[in-house]
Amino acid sequence: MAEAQAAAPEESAPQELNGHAEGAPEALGGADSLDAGMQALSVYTVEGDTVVRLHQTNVVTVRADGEGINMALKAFAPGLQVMADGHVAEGNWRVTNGRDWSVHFFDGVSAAAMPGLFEQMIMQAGGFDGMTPQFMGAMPPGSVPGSASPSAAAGGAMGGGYMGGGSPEEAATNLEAYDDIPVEASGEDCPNPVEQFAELQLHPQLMHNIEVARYMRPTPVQRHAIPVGIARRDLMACAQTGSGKTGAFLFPVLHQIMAALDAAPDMRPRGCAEPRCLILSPTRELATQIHKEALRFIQRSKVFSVVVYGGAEMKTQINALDRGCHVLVATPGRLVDLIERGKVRLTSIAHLVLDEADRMLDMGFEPQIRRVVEREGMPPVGQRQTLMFSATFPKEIQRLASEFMTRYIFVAVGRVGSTTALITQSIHYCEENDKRRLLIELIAANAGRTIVFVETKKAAEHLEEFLYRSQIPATSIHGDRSQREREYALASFRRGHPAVLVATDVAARGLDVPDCMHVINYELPRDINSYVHRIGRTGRMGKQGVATSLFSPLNRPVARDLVTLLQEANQACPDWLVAIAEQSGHGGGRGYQGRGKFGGRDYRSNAQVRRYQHSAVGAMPGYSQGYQQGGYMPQQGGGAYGGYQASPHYQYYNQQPAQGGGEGGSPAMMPMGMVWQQQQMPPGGTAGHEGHYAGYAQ
Ligand SMILES: Nc1ncnc2c1ncn2[C@@H]1O[C@H](COP(=O)(O)OP(=O)(O)OP(=O)(O)O)[C@@H](O)[C@H]1O
Repeated sequence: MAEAQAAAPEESAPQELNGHAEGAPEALGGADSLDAGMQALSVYTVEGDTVVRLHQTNVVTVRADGEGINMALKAFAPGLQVMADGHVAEGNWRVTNGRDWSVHFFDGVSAAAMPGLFEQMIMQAGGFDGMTPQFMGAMPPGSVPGSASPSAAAGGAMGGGYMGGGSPEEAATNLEAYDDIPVEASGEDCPNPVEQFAELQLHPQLMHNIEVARYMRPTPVQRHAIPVGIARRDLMACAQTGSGKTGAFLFPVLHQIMAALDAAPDMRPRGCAEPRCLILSPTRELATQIHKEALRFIQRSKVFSVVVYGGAEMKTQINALDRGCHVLVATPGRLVDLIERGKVRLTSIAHLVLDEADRMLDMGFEPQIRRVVEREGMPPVGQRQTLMFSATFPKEIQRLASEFMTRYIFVAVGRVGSTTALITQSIHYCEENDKRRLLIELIAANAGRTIVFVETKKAAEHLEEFLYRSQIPATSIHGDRSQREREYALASFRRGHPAVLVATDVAARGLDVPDCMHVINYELPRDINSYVHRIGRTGRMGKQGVATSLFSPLNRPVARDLVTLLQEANQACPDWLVAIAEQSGHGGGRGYQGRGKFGGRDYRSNAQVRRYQHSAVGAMPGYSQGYQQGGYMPQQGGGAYGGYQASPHYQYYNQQPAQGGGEGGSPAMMPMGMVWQQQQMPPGGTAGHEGHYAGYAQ
């Protein structure tokens, strides 16, 4: 797509006439009455949409419909243009003076942030006709129907940090649901976790953007992973679905890039992108989501992000790449294509992120990943930072992943591959020919957004049609739909119209749909890891969710893994399922490391392990400052992880050794309040470990 010169949005925009929108805008207390003396900016609603308007200059109308943002541009400020870096519905906007200045303008801008953003745009562009604009500040809470806060007012993907609705305070309270999850960090010289974002001393602009996003405090995975990322260490992190992994990799990377751009002038080449950070994602929708998330946090900074993925117009993406970027979010296939066309060079990569890393490295993606990482000029292991995140991390994939990293830290929040306790899971026995009836009952019984998962594209099509015939409005997302249809389906589902989405596993990973209340496995997956990701579309960010699965005789192979998973998560496990699991022997699914194999969370048997239980108790003598202040308590396991005790270089001890869980059992947790000390690592210890790492990297 040519640089979309403020193209008319897909949805119709209000007609601007002399400062008023046609169709009698229902002013928020009256646009003009907001402040009669302050005419620079007004905010009002038109048919339920939020409109932000710069007066006097008659320049821009921003229309947020609660999901995306659509800009209807009449004529922008003298010397300024708005360009789309990608599909306009995805909010890939930047405002530029066409020379050396531009700033991202994105649908993640919260209403609260808008005035500041406009101010910056205008100031950096040299002001408007010599006029100093005045801004009215944030919209008052509740100013948009159905919203409780400015961030919620902005709605959907709009800047509210807590996108599940509700106030930031509610979000913080919901986040407490994760506080008592035990955390393990292994690997040598592991940086300490933090309690607050403020402790991280992030780049001021990033910190400001985190505040604007209303992230009040880091989630557990963020507390542990961000310090590791900032220390430029390689990291493999495993945390439950919906617990904030995206921020856990974005913040340290953006912090480093912002600091580097402050220190040295930007030499963005033209005609080809040479990103400093490459983020790989297995699906197009997830790539877009990560890019949007990045845009929220690079606002008003010098950092540029571009997203490229298959199924979308190549020309638009090439145009965006031609202007250069620091962060490139990509799906592997399209990336390889663009590298071949000479549009992307990987020689400047300082940070490589594999989101949904286990999926990225499984057999389907491994060849493309190897090519991108090993044969396209990317700086090798040790010269770049590699970060991998997922909610599941089978051992064999960990082993493979370790080839792409060195001296890495492994962080596990909760059990690797476990489901969050926030999701209530139930399994119904059902013959194939009875499933449709049951599905209708389930949808009727649970109001709210529901994703129905099936195994194949055909099944998705048929089921969508069946629901339509049954007068249940539904849409679908699967590989046979065009990218445009997929995006449209997801956007409508996010808005809640329709409230039912039929999906294949293309929607199983990473997608963050606020207020998705219910996941139904109409057809169970063969791989238990897929089950974990699928049901993780609900019960996110501390909110409760429901997952219902229809188990038919065809699903026998997954019975055993399912039983293990349900028991691990303290969920009701029907007797009939246990009986089937016992009959069917080993799980057919690849990957779930059930209780028997849980001992090796970090597959490195001799990694140094630290265990933490978040504690409100406070300071723990004998341990590092950060933990004492943050109320963390390092813990020692018993024999469950046997290997770490064998390490000659490093161990924790306490006054009374905790009981081990035995081979392969659960790690013993130290009772709260015990005093911990850290034994010094003898000289040469590190070298010993390096030798070990070098060994398995071959
Ligand atoms: N510290 C925080 N405070 C408030 N909200 C947060 C915080 N961190 C993340 N969020 C919000 O939580 C939601 C879930 O985050 P995210 O999508 O990163 O989860 P995830 O762990 O990557 O999930 P998945 O395993 O499904 O990929 C998002 O809406 C995000 O904006």
